[in-house]
Amino acid sequence: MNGAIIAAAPNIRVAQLFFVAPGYRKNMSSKDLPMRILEGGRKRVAPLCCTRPDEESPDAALAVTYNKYHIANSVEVSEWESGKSLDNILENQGITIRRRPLTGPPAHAVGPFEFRLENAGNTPRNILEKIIWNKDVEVAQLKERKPLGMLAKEIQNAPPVRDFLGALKASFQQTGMPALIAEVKKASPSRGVLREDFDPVQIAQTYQKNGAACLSILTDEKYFQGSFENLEAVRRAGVECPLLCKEFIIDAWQIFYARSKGADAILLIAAILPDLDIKYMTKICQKLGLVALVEVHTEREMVRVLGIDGIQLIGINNRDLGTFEVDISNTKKLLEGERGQIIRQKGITVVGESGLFTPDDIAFVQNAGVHAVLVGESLIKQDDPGKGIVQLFGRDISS
Ligand SMILES: O=P(O)(O)OC[C@@H](O)[C@@H](O)c1c[nH]c2ccccc12
Repeated sequence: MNGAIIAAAPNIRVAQLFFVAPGYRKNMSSKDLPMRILEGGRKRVAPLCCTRPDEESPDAALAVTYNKYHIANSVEVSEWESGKSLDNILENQGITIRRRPLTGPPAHAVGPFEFRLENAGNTPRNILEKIIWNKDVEVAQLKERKPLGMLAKEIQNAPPVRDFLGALKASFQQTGMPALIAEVKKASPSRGVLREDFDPVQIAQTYQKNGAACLSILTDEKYFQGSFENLEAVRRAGVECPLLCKEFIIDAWQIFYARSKGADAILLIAAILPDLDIKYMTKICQKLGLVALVEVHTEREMVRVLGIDGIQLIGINNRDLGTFEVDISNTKKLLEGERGQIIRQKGITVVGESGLFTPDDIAFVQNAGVHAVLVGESLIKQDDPGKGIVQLFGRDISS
């Protein structure tokens, strides 16, 4: 293997990693982290890519560096530092999603036989967990095919980043209504196929023409029938609305990948990412010129995210990604009281997400305090998704 293990910090407790993702060695201990995979068999000491935030010197907090060989994800670093497993870290922040199956994948092939050893540790408890476990394997494979060094080169040739946040603010000011992030989404696990004749470029152009400030392009293939080709195609077709890459990001590598495909913004979901990941990934976004839309669904997630410096854009999802239940009063609940005050003080832009179908819904979330809305189903299902925008807002927002 072309690899080198860099010295571990002193006083490390040894913890076993239960799940071995592709690229990891079996029974790797926390002592071995951080690990740098190097190209060409050369051994080289790389700087630590992420350091723990230092409470006393916020400026030095989370010094993110990356080289063209490897990025250590902050969760790996925190596992390494604390000797705790990732799930332990997540649990402490109220995150119930387990990022990997504890007992490994359920299927075991022995010779011609396949034993399916299903147990509580390898059966996803809900759809979000299922998506994340699948994503973990998918990303590991993609990373092997395209290491960061290769991606970094591609980013140099990527089209320039557009100002996603600026476009939302300008539209909000101009129309006096929440800016629209219109979603290019073919299907979802909760609703099935939303539109059979799905032409992402044509839909994107219609959205733009009818007043969308920005677009959201689903890239998850397995559960949403989206793709990075769709993102690239919309960008290449000259659509001017800034683009959000709608993906389940669990690894910093995916942010670089999104940028290489022309994204202007990415999604970070607080239900699956611990604070340290959100901080670290936000820093990477800043370095790449992207904005992060940080999505929350519960009060606890909102409080966590408000405690993180540098967050400019928060999305409140009205849909519980674990159960699919939708309740638009969630946006109001999360913006009430002290949380709303902090948002106003910090000048954070808020997006109301999911389950918005009528002008009354738009008025409801606007009164609750949002500056933008993220809408998929109610537009994409219309014969003419452009007219869908007029119906949704109760007026033409394109001029
Ligand atoms: O189709 P709707 O109900 O208008 O929802 C759009 C968008 O909010 C939803 O697709 C979404 C919000 N957060 C997500 C995270 C991943 C996948 C999808 C989503």
